[in-house]
Amino acid sequence: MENLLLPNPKHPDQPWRVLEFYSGIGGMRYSLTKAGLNAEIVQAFDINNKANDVYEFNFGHRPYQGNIQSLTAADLDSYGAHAWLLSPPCQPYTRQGLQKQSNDPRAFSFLNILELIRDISRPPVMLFVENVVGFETSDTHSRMLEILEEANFVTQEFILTPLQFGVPYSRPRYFCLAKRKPLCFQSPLFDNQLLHAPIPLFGHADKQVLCEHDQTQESLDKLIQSCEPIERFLELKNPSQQPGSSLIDTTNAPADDFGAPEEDGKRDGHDVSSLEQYLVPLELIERWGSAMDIVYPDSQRCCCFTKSYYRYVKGTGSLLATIQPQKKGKASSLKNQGLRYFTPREVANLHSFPEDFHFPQHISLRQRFRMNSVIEKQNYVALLLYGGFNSSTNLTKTFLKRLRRSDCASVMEYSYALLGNSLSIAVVAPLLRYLFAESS
Ligand SMILES: C[S@@+](CC[C@H](N)C(=O)[O-])C[C@H]1O[C@@H](n2cnc3c(N)ncnc32)[C@H](O)[C@@H]1O
Repeated sequence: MENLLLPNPKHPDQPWRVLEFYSGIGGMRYSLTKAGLNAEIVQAFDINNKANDVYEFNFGHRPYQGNIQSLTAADLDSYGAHAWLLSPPCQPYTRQGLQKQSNDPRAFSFLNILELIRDISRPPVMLFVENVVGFETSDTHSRMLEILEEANFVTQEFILTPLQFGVPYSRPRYFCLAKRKPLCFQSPLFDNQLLHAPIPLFGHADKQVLCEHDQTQESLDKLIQSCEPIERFLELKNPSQQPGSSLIDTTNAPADDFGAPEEDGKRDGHDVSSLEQYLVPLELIERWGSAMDIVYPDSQRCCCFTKSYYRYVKGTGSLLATIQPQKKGKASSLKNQGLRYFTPREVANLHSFPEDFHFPQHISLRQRFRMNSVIEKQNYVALLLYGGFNSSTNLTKTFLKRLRRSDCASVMEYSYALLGNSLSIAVVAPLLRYLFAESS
């Protein structure tokens, strides 16, 4: 086992040291916890400051904020990490994108970090990579396998969806698990294979069982029938309940910078719980109805939520009908089905994020104002010049109300965007358990 980085045999209780690249809002970290492994994230890396705000808010640790491409072999060596978890940008490989693969600048940092494996004195012994379906046929994938083979890794690859884990959510994703020899997988039978079923994760090592999990429509229907109904993932079970408040944490929200009176007795005046903002406007139904994916509380499947959910309708995720018509789907008028967006909390639930996961509501009104549009800035200046910034004037009240409303929308948009980039913990946790098994 020369040059193989393993926990100190004299201290078998020592946790695995893990690096989390492209950490986003921490889906990998939650999966590691859910997997029940004795492992600690020694560093996380992400370039997006909003994602890092969310990560820090939930884990009390701010990821290294910078470009992963600028990391050196010496930087990586300094962490002495046993495992690397990587969920690099998927845009170079998506079907809707230009599919520039390794020539897309967004792929550079991933290739760079893989190439560094050759140069570091203590390379990791385990690797976990997540990406979109389409990655497995890319040139980046071929290069990844070449590098891993040269570095003495054995791999097992999967394309799995939460539907295979009882979650009514279709989000197929590609996963590569790699272990450095002499470490080996619990089921070596599947070495160097791409599996479409989670067979080895449940202790089956039988190729016959694998054949039973084919990819026919019949198998898919069976899978869907075994999923829980969407209802279980909803935060409001009937239209009179108020969504939104449970995901956005308001406990530490700062007082209004301008000392304006709070609306409806709500802290920070935020109206995140208004049902109205989740309803699909009629004009969108008229224009895009035929392209909408409609689901019902008793449905056992919904479509993948992308980072553009709520901003765009077509192909970005399912819409929920809150009024069940006699005939489901487009056989009945969509306008009468009370269509609404899933709330960010509900999207998080479908991604199997834990209940204690929250988006921070900590950006002060002044900071938020800085992020708002030029027109709002002009309004603000006009207000100062002509209205005076007295919180009791009607002009000020109207302005603050508008600012809060637009800000609230932007909090929602970034919540959907970050969740849409994230992963399914129900899928990743058992994969991580399988990766770390027998090595611990
Ligand atoms: C597919 S998302 C990963 C999401 C993450 N697994 C989660 O649970 O939220 C890719 C992430 O990589 C980050 N990213 C993309 N290119 C980067 C780079 N060159 N350096 C650092 N972070 C990068 C993005 O900001 C984004 O958060």
